[in-house]
Amino acid sequence: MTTAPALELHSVTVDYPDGSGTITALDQVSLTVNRGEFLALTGPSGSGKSTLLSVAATLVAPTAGRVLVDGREVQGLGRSGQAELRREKLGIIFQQPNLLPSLTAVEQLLVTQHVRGFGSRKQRATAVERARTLLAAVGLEGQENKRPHQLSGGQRQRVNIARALMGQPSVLLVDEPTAALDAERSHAVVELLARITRDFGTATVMVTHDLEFVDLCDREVHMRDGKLSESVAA
Ligand SMILES: Nc1ncnc2c1ncn2[C@@H]1O[C@H](COP(=O)(O)OP(=O)(O)OP(=O)(O)O)[C@@H](O)[C@H]1O
Repeated sequence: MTTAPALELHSVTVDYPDGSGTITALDQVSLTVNRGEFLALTGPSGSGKSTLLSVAATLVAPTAGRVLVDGREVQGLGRSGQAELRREKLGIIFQQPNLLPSLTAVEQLLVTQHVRGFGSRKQRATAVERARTLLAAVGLEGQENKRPHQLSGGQRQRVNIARALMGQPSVLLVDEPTAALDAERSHAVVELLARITRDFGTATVMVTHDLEFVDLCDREVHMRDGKLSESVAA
């Protein structure tokens, strides 16, 4: 483990093509998130929040500026290096869980490992054990063999969160994880993310519109027109 912050953005700009011109979705954004820190990313629609998450997730390349994960420069890694970084260092949680309908909860967590090949029976057994431990950590002990249609919306989102932890992520990128949930389940999911951030020591960035959830975070940063404003201690 390095002593560098888990996630660093230095003067990151993202321009998207727009007709004959460009739209500046991120305008020289700098941000550092440390391990064990739970950050709320707020701001109006179109202010650049999803773009910031996508740049941190290495899914969108910055037009200018630098992104570092665990002190490693993302741009220098090339496509396959970035894919490996996403698998091993980044956990990405979107609004909808996107679970595969035919797979059980434990199998959802093994999909990435399957794609890479388990190598040996021992490696498979280790992966299954880790998947079960993570499902228990998100409160799904006893639900391991259920398929998505047998789970509630909140439970599906918990499977999604457990799946994002299957690598050893330094950074968790979370885009409105409660969009499909009622108030009570939403609160439980955000509390779970706060606990995971502490227990797993991830640097967690969560896009949210809800002030109640901002209170569960360590820090808030606000975006407006592609710029980041002052951090507020929660
Ligand atoms: N792929 C794209 N091509 C062109 N323009 C884009 C693209 N993605 C986003 N934009 C533009 O970039 C700006 C920032 O969008 P972004 O999705 O990052 O905002 P947001 O804060 O996440 O919005 P919301 O809260 O509505 O999800 C907007 O003006 C948007 O229209």
